[in-house]
Amino acid sequence: MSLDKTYKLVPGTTVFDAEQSAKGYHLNQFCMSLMKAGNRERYLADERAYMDEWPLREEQKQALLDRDLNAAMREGGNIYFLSKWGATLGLSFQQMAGSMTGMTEQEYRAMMINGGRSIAGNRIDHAVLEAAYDDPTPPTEHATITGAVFTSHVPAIGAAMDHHNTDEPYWRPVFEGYELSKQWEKENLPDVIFLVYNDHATAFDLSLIPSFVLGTGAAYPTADEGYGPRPVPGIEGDPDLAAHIAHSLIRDDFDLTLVNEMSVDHGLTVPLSLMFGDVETWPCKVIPFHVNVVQYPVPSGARCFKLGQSLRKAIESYGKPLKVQVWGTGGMSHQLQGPRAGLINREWDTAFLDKLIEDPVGLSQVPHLEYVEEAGSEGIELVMWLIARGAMSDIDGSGEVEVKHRFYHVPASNTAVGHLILENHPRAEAPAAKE
Ligand SMILES: O=C(O)c1ccc(O)c(O)c1
Repeated sequence: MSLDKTYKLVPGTTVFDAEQSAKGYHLNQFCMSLMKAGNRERYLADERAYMDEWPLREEQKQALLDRDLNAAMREGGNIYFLSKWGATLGLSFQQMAGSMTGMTEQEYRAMMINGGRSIAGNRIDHAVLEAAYDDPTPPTEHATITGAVFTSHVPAIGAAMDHHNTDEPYWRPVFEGYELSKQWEKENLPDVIFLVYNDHATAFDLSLIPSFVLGTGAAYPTADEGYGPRPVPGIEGDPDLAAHIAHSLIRDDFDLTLVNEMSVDHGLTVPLSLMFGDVETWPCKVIPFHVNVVQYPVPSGARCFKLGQSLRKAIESYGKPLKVQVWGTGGMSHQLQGPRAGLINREWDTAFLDKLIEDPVGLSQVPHLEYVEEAGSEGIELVMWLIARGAMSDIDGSGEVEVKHRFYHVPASNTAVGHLILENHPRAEAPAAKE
């Protein structure tokens, strides 16, 4: 038993966590479809035929045909989603809850009138819980963060690649700056990239403005941002690692929005193109992590840096021997709007890169106002780099960081391009004292 999932010991109770959510994803989405009157009618006319339109497992369909909510919950159903199904059948919450207890409807109702089920006899078996605490067998293997990549994600760079313009004199210096990076990626290919980026009014419009979004889904298509989707592959996620990260970060008080379905825009695809070139499929899994830097208030650099530290704990406690890179993208200085559009502050960008390497703690204290004033309104994207920096091994003192590559160029469309690769290494042993 994983010690942080001891809620599984509460008797007669299924806590709906990311694991259950992944198991019941289609079942719960099917239930949601019953919020539309037309779908309810079609379901009631032929339950089996309507369910067959959904990618449900037979066990899930059978649970509903049997009106067996316990089985539906075992199959990943959540009571609030299942209640849409119950409502379709005309069941009240009391009828649904009671149906899971082995009592008749009348017995259950009478129990509730008499004060409800007693807590006596319904607590955790504390002997089992204590045994779990006495033997917190740590995983014998775990994931490792091998390095961090920092890069701008200018859409025009993607367009230059997609239209085969990379050899033009305007673009050549930009792509030359990533030649070493592509080689480095070939030699240091991770199993998973945790890719921090911002969505640019693509997957999230103003109906929903989440500060932090963790992609817990299995796959994400390339977005159409108005020019048609880029001719690059969609990405494969890692739902299991993402669920573990969600669990760990939320327990560390980072209130994430978890997203199973979304398209990914240039903020995510351009860095992949820069680091892997033109490929049929991306060579590893990618967990997308979106940060709102579009509408204020946006997270501070300090918050992002702390999130990176927490992310390190999360990834390195995952019980599979995966190699993981954390990428921070966006920036550098740029302003896409108003009479100040085109702002480039080479001096500030250079100092940002220096501090990111040498003084990340100090850099994390820089307030929003300085980003906007010095790096332009869209330069605020740089706070995302602090997530990747916070996840490096020198921050918690477990290792050391080596700069493998640094690059800076102006311009790419309206921006300066900045790029850095840091590698994590075990801390060098202090030399033995001489006799
Ligand atoms: O310079 C540009 O063209 C440009 C456009 C959109 C972006 O999101 C961006 O970072 C840069």
